[in-house]
Amino acid sequence: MGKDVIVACDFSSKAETLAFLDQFSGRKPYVKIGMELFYAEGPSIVREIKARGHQIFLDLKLHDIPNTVKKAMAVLSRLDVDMINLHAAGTRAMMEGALEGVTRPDGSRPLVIAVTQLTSTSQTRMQEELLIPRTMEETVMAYAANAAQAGLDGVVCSPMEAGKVHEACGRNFVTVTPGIRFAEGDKGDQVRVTTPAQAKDLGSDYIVVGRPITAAADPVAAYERCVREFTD
Ligand SMILES: O=c1ccn([C@@H]2O[C@H](COP(=O)(O)O)[C@@H](O)[C@H]2O)c(=O)[nH]1
Repeated sequence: MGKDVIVACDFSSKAETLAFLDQFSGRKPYVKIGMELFYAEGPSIVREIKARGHQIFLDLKLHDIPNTVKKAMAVLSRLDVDMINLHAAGTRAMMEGALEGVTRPDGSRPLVIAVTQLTSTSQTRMQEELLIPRTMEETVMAYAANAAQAGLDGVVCSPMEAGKVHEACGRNFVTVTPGIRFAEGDKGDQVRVTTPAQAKDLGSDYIVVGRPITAAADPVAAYERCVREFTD
């Protein structure tokens, strides 16, 4: 599994996004397109960034009845993305539907991964507000096991859980881990946080990094620092 840094392009316009990516002159970071940018610009932004040579993780976190997710995934599969996701809090039937929907007639498909528990959620809030009475680790492992049984390729979790996910679901089951901050960085709304170097040591396959790069005075230097800490 190739280790990589995925840059969360959480911008609300195409102009802002392309101006941001232009700073990388020649380098083509793996890009995450989430709700903000997709809702603002629609599918054309995916095509445009792909045409510029970036790999794309389309982070729309689908969660609905199996038929709706399957049909939505079938539409999204026409976009040539490399990774796509949905919520693992749905049933296995929903995840199986997603997989069926996203598989193109020639059998090809992007990596399909499921969000376990958001990295902005603490164990206390999960237990007290979401009424999930288990530990964070047990919950993430249960969702990861469901995703694996449904045939998905991996999960979104925090780096803190990546090692256990690999132990339970296999080394090739992909762990995509947001909640990344530099040692001196501000956590913001994230709770289950590590540095890029800790994520590497804990076994993450991909780290997803937004504000530590996009809001940095020098985004390219911040990206390069992430790559260095995570892959060296
Ligand atoms: O559990 C999750 C799932 C997705 N995300 C997304 O990752 C980025 C993180 O951005 P930062 O600015 O580095 O906090 C963002 O797009 C989230 O939607 C996540 O953080 N946690």
